[in-house]
Amino acid sequence: MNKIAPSILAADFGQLKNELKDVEAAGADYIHFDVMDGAFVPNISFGLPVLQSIAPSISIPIDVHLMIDAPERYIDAYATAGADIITIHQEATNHLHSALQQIKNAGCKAGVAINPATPVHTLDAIIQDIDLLLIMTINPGFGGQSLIRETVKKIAQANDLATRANRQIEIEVDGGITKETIADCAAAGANVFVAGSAIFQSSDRKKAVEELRLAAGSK
Ligand SMILES: O=C(CO)[C@H](O)[C@H](O)COP(=O)(O)O
Ligand SMILES: [Fe+2]
Repeated sequence: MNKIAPSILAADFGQLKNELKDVEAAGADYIHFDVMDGAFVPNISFGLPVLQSIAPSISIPIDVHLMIDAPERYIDAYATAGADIITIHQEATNHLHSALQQIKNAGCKAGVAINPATPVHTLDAIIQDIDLLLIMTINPGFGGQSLIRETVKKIAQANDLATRANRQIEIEVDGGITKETIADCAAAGANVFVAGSAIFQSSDRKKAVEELRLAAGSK
């Protein structure tokens, strides 16, 4: 089944708990929590104290997207703070295999994200250890960017990789997902759709989530 994951990077931080309640009530499937360190990406967002503060009031899974160098330093702390899924970047660690085991040992689902310039085949040897594969459809670091069209074919390649390995994984897309771009991503095989601006910039979040779901099609 398709899942919609609002990225709270686009929320009003002064009203964060209300914003979260609003998107949960709107039918969101995951809360997407973007952590940026100002090194792996040229922006700093928020981190552990914010997750610790909001996690107790969220009843849907929290999908933590770590855009940080050497994420293995923080995996256990994010798991303890309330993450359900932890996604790390292939480009950010020299020890992807052991970092994925660390995520699972901490009781979370293990995700790997790849930037637009990183080929899907770099994950050939690790696909058995991945629960979620995140295809970045923008260069990470900022919300509100336009989807890079060339990344859509990587969704289909990710789907092929999972099928060949006989793995039922989630294929997530992140960046520039709108009711105009979501259908092509769904057709290529994505089933988790992160959307920041498309949901939080709408005054009617329920309508925004429903429109995305509808445009993605039934699956
Ligand atoms: O990881 C991200 C940025 O690096 C965010 O999840 C992404 O920007 C979502 O925002 P939008 O839907 O506005 O593009
Ligand atoms: Fe993200």
